[in-house]
Amino acid sequence: MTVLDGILAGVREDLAQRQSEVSLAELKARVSDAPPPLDPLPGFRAPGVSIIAEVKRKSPSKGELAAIPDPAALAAAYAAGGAAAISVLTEQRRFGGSLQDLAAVRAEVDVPVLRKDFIVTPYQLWEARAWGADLALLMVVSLPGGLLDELHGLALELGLTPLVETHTEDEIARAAELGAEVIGINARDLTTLEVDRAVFQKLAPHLPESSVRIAESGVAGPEDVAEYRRWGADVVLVGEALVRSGDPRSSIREFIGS
Ligand SMILES: O=P(O)(O)OC[C@@H](O)[C@@H](O)c1c[nH]c2ccccc12
Repeated sequence: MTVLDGILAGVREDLAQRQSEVSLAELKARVSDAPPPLDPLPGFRAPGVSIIAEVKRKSPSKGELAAIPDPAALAAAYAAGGAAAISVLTEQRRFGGSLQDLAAVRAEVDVPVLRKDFIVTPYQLWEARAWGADLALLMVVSLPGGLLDELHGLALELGLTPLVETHTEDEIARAAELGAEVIGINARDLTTLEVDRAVFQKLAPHLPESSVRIAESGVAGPEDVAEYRRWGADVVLVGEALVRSGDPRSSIREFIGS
């Protein structure tokens, strides 16, 4: 069993619990009252590098990263620093996140918000929309067969922007077949948790010309952002370095100016 298999088993148990508490019909009713999602594409396509700043308490590779008692305040600092979007980890067991964090961030900031989770069912996309997300992460590695297509289509129907995450050339080919507009390359292999930023350098040339190119993971400082930029990233997604920074607002400014 890989690390990812273990994470997904926990995700499915937690999902079953939530589904027993809130029906899909109830979620759909909430969505019909919710305002339309924001479009992150103008921010992602703006000149220079754009940053997605992540609210991340812990991770399977590093354990506890930061306490984050007030995720909305952290997100406000990210937005003040110029983040193009905020990513909120909502997975509970390994990352210490929740849908409450997503809602708190949504209520605080005007920039687009990404639900970062292991999304494997339509129900989770309805949840994302009901709790105020504008984007939803779809990881190719955990969506075999037609499931990727189905969830990508549903996300678009719900007005969410799908961020399709890849880690291999085959996964990029699957993302391209879908016509995905926003494609991430995760430098972290989720089956082993090893980070190698050069994976982005190697794979970026295979991304479709028209897609928004997102480099995910492994940024320690501005020089790493600059390197991803040289390798063709439009957007860089940063978690750990920002939650550990004493001054996330200045850190983002530095990343953008790098
Ligand atoms: O903390 P880092 O190394 O800056 O990484 C952030 C982000 O890329 C990482 O949290 C991530 C990328 N893809 C994921 C999928 C699920 C959970 C987490 C992730």
